[in-house]
This record gives sequence, C-alpha cells and structure tokens, in this order.
Amino acid sequence: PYNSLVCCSDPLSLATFQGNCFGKTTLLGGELPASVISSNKYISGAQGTEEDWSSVDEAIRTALSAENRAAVLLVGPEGSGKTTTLKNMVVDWAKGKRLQSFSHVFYFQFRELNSLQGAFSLESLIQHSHSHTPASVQPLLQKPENVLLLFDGLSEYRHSPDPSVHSLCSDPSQEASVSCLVASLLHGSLLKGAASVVATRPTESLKCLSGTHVEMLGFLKPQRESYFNRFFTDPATAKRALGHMERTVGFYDISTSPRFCWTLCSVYKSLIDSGANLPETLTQLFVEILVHLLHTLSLSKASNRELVLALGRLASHCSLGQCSGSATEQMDSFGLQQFVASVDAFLESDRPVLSFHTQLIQDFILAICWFMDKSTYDGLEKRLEQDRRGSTFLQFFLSGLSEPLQRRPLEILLGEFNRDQIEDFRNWLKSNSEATLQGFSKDEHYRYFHLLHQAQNDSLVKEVITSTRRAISYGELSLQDAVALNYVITCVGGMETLNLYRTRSLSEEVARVLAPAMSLSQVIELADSSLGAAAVQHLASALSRGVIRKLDLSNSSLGDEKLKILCSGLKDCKLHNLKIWPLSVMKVSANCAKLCIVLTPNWRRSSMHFLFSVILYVVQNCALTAASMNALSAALCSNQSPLRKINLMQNHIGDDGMETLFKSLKQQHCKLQSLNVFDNEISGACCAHVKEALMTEHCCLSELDLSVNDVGQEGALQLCQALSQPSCPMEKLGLTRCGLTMPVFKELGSVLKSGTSQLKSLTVGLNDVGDAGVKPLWDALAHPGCLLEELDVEMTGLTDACVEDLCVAIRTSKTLKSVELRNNSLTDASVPALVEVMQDSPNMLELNLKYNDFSEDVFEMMDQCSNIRY
Ligand SMILES: Nc1ncnc2c1ncn2[C@@H]1O[C@H](COP(=O)(O)OP(=O)(O)OP(=O)(O)O)[C@@H](O)[C@H]1O
Repeated sequence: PYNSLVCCSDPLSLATFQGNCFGKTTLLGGELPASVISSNKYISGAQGTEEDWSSVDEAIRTALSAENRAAVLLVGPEGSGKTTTLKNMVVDWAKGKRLQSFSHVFYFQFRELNSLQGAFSLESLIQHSHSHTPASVQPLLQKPENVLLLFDGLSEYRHSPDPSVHSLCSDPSQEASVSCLVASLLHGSLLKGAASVVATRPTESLKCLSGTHVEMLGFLKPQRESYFNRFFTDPATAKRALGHMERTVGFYDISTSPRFCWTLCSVYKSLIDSGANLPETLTQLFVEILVHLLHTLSLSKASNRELVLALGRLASHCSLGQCSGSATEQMDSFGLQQFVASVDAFLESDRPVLSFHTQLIQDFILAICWFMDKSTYDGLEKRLEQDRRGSTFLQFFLSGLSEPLQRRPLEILLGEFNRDQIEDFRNWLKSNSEATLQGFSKDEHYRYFHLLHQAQNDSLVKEVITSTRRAISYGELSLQDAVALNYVITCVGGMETLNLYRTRSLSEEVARVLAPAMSLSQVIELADSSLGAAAVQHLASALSRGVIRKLDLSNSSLGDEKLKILCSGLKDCKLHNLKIWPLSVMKVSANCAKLCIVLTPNWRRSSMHFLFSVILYVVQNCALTAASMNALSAALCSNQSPLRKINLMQNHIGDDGMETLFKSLKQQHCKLQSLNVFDNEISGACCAHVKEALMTEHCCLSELDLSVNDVGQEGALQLCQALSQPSCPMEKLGLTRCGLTMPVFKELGSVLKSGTSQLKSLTVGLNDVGDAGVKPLWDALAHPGCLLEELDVEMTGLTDACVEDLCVAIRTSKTLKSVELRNNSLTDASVPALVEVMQDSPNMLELNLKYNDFSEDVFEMMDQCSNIRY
C-alpha cells in the first residue's frame, strides 16, 4: 500500500504515518526512523563541512523560511540520515513543534512512486495514496504557499526529473503520468509557490534541479556523543563505548554514518552485556557483526556457508557494477532463494534491485568468500588493483582475515577457509609492502601501513619495515593515517627519523595518537609545520619520555607560549631516556644555516660514554621574543638538562631575552655548548652579559653566532675581553655584519695571538674594514699561538694589497684549513701567488674566491688547484 503520505496533523494520520514506515529494524539496515523518533534517539545530523558545520534541521528550517525560498536539496551518502531527518520533520510538524507555517505536509518516497502505473491527477494521486485524505482535496491545495512537499530518495527514481522531457502541467485536476506530475511539482509549475525538500544520495539527476544544497555530514564527534548517550542509558557504559569507538574506528569516514553508529552500538551492547572484549580493528568489528547475524539466524554450519557463498556471488557482481535484473531474478541466479527468510539481515530486499545494506558488508562478504572458495574468484592481482581504484575496504578485510586469530570466530561458524588462498594473499601483502616501502610515495606507504594495521601481525611489520626506513615525509596526515603510522613505528620499536615535514596543521588528536611513535623516534622533523598548543603539549610529553635527540621546528611559527610548553618537556627529560650512541652519530651538519635550539651530546672522553641528548631546532621565523626566554632558561638550568645546542635564528629575542639566556649560562647545571642568535634584534648592550657568562667557571659555551645584530665596537670589544681569558671556552664565533671596526679587528688579532685563545673558527664577514682592518688577522694567523682553522672575511673590502699577508698567513699557519674571501675585490694579478701558496699548503681544504674581480684568463690557472673555488 502506498500510504506514507501525511496531509494533515490529526493524530490518526500521524499514527498511520509512523506505523506504516517500510522495512524493519535490522542490525545493518538501521533502526526504523519511526522507532528512532519515538524512542527519543533522534539526533539532528551535521551539515556543511567538517570545519564549519551546523545542524541539518536548522539549515532546512532556515532555507524554508527564507523570503525567496528555493527547493532544499538534501544530499548525503547511504545511511547518512536523510529519510530519518524528513520523517522527523513530519512528526515534529504534526505534533505542532516545528514548521507551523505550513498547513499541509506531503511525504513522497521515489521508490514507491516508481511502482505507480497509469494516469493520475495531483488530487487523485493524493486520494489514492492516503486513506485519511478528505474526499475532496482541492481546498487543501488552495494555498500552495502553505504546502510543504518532501521527496525522499531521488537516486532511486526510475524516471527523469528533467523538465525538458515532460510536458509539465499546472492544473491539480489534470491527469498525467506520475513522472510528469512529479516533474511538474519539482519544477514548480504544479502547486506553484509550494515549498519542497528533495533528499537524495549524490546522483546525476540533481543536475536537473535547482535549489539550496544542504550537504549531510551525518554524525560528527558531538552528534556521536549525544547518540551514544541516548543509546546506552547508563552514562558510564556510553562513555566507555564511545571512547573505544573513537580510538579504534572513529577516524574512518564511515563513523559519521548514523546507520553505522546504530550497528556499532548494537554490537557493542551485546558484547558488553556478555562481558566480551570490544573489537580493536574494523575487521574485528565486522567479524563480530557477522557472528552476531549468523547466531541470530540459527542456521546449520553448512547452511551458514551456503548463505555466505551465495551472498558472496551477489557481492562480486555488485562490486563490478553488474547488478541487474529484478530482485527475484537475482535471488534465483545467486542461489539466495532458499534463504528468503534470512536475506533481510544483509540486503535491502524491499528495493527493486538487490543491494547490501552498506558497502562495508558487501566488501566484507566478498573478502570472506575470497578465502572460502577458491573457484569464485580468479586473478588476485587484477581484483586488488580494481579495489585500489574503487577505494573500498576489500583489501582491509583481506588483510585482517588473513590472520588466524582474527578469522577464528568465523571459521567456527562457516568452516575452515582455504589455506592456499590465504597464503597467496599473505605473499601478495608481504612482497607488495616490501617493494612499496622501498619507494618514495607517501600515499603508497600509507596504503600499506593501513593494511598492516588491519592485519595486527607485529612480526610481519618487522619483516617488511627493517630495511625501509627512508626519509620521506609522512606529514599532512589524517587521524586514520596517524593511527596506522603509529602502529607500524611502535611495532618496529621506533624509527630513526620521524619525518613530518610540512604538516600544516598538526591537530591535537593526531599528536596524541602519534605520541608513542614520537617518543620512540630519535629525530623528529617538523619544519614548515604548524602546531596548536595542545599538539605541542603532546610533543613535550613525548620529549620528556622519549629518546629524541633532534627536533626541527623551523618555520613553524611556534611563538613564545608554545615554546614555553615545549620547554616543560625538556625540563622533565630524564637521563635514563637518553640513548647511548656511537660518536659518529653526534655530528651535526656543519652547514647548519638554519637556526636552532640544538641540544647536542654531553660526552666524557675519559669514560668513553657518549650520552646523546636532544637537539632542538626552533629555527627561523618562530616568532619568539624575550617572553619565552625564562622558560627556555629554566629548561637549560634544570638538573641534567639535555640541551646542548640551541638555534634561535631570526627571532626577536632582543637584549632582555639575551640577558635571561646568558644568566642561565652561568648556572652549574647549564651545559649549553652552542648558541645561535643570528638576526635577533640584539645590541652591544647584551655583550656585558655575554662577557660575564663566558668568564664564569661553569660556562661551557664553545659556539656563539651573534651575526646580523647591532653588536658594534663597544660590544665587540667587551667580547674580546672575555675571549682573552685563558678559561674562555669559545671555539667558534660568528660576528658577520655586526658593525665591527678596525679597533675590533685589531683586538681580535691580539686575542688570537695571545696563546690562550681556543678560537678555531672566526666569521667576521660583511664588516667593511678594508685591507688595513683585516691585516691584524693575517698577522695573527702567522703567529705560532694562533689555533684558527677557519676564517671568514667575506665582503670586508679586501684588494690585491692584502695578498702578500694572506699568503704568509697560509704558508706559516699550522692549523688553518679554510679561508672565505667571497665578494671582495681581488684581481687577476693576485692569482699566481694564491695558486702557488695553495699548491704548497696541503693542510688547506678550501680558499673561496667567488665573486672577486677575476677575468676568464685566470680560470685555467685556478683550475690547477682543486681546493680553490672561484
Ligand atoms: N538523525 C538520526 N538520529 C538517530 N539515528 C539516525 C538518524 N539518522 C539516521 N539514523 C539511523 O541510521 C539509519 C539510516 O538512516 P536513514 O535511512 O535515514 O539514512 P538515509 O540517508 O536515508 O540512507 P539511504 O541513502 O541508504 O536511504 C536509520 O535507520 C537510523 O537507525
């Protein structure tokens, strides 16, 4: 009977509407909308986008009350709650709760309209369809603007709603085919001014309709929470069930389907009631679902097997898009006739063509049958390739079921699976995982991580991942990816590098899921990423528990507040969390142009124990100011602080921040060896603090880069006073573009000659002092007390006049290895002497003469020396 149409709000009509909803409640199909509504389980779904969602009911209401209202097109995937939403609208209207501006609401289901043959007028269609309609409906239709039309399931409509293929009618008493009446209603020629809502899965037919689109997202986290709370009346059980679901399957798109939530809650309820464990993976969940269904059907083992194999044949056809013929023909051809009473549990048997309640159960049945009956399927590779393109869950389920523990409950009910088929799949999984993980495609890596996660076979993961730890970025990852990545990393006991480069928005959830993997990784690469404070919190606690020795957060807009959070993790770093590594691993890239908090090794040569600590890069453009320096200072001074090297390049620390930092350098616990404060809005005023720190007994700062700051003459001279002290630990000093003057160079020359200075590397480029200014440095190099190995005098205004002193310096020095002379004004005239001295000095690794005033004539001569760059 076609009577799911409401035309007035009398109680009898409402009861008929609610009582005559088609189908029945099934585990996979869902709880009937009428029952959902009457048992107060209705939750308004979400619409819009995941980032910007609102209630579907609200969106429909707003669209219907708009001044120039258009049709509302309610679009959502299977099971997203379209029918339930429409039916709830009807019930609310009939109860006088909502939509009271409408005097009449008509609910049509396209599936039922398909079956109406012959000619109808709108009046006779309504008369025919609803027993409670008054004898004459004409008065009801007198004011179309007070009428609301609800159309459900456009994607199931057999006819075209395209107005161009119908002669649209406008007279409610005119007879026409049902398809013509429907098109006339949808396009407003009939009942002009009436409001309408059309609900549908995504379909081509939508192109023929205009209106306000409302995209159904289904149940996001907040709706899931409300739904669970209504499903499980006991709040503690609801909390437990929801928490478990969110942790194990809440990251799959399907968890937004209200239909899936119903299935899941029903299975969880029965497991909780019987005291059983809840499933950990999607495969385990579907094993439970099928076990539950088969138990309910109470068939013999042989019949169970027969039924599943027949469903498998149907699934195979549906998956290839070959489902055709009437439902009865299909039942016959797939051998389902004998199971008429059982198929409702799996199929939407009230539809013209048989289909599974959900794509997931179709994939699951297909996977089982693959392993049960070798003869049904041929060509594993081909089929899996198809699955990959079709983005179904077939491979997930095959992976899960290939593990004996996971398929065991099913084998009890269905009999043993085919060992050869399983072995074939396992070999396929292993060899494809190995081959793929050698490559560099992030998406492909993730694809196999997901399959390995489903299989839950730790030793398989260890077998395929040992040789494949490549430095590809796993950044920009979804929560689902994070779960799989964390699983494989924890299985193999950690990766040397966890590369999350360019994760533009590392959410709290992703960071929480990844925390175990982070604490097992020695290097975490998060350059060019962006992290919220909550994500930094997880990172900090992973640091405090972990074995990390290097963290790169360059260009991550970290900011003071988040650095403070991170420092709390650094403070808590315990010595036993540090790993013992061979010395060779300790080398930090010499060409560290990026800045960082680098926490390098704390090692004692005497004991031959090389304790590795965190290397933390908080690099360029992290928007740090003096505000976070107290926190950093506390981390530096904490007992057994792991911080050895800090790179804070291109931030805004200023003199106050420097004062804080350098005060901590005087503390006994601070073991900082390297500090880079390149371009940090620092003036010479801070040099008094630097000097004080360097002259303290405990200070072990051996590398300092103050380049691109306004240090100036006064500041630099203060530094020189510290450098001239025998106890000064400084070995590498950077003063590029610091406004240095000739007196400073002169003082630096004296320091180098003093015989007490430990300086091995001096960078004083971009200070325009000319030949005379640099001369004290050449003289120092020729002095036996000078230990300098690297000198950088780029762009200091040097000419050919310096070459004689330079050559003497190179020839005499016992330690010098490289001289940086780029961007000066040397000419061809200097080349013979420079080539000669370089040829005579085997210790010299490099003389960089790029961007001087040479002509091509001397290139050949310079080519004779492999250690000259020009
Ligand atoms: N808003 C809701 N509140 C509570 N449960 C809901 C809600 N919406 C849907 N459900 C549950 O999900 C099941 C499927 O919902 P519904 O039939 O409305 O989806 P649909 O989008 O119309 O699906 P299809 O496109 O497959 O017809 C319902 O039977 C019910 O159990």
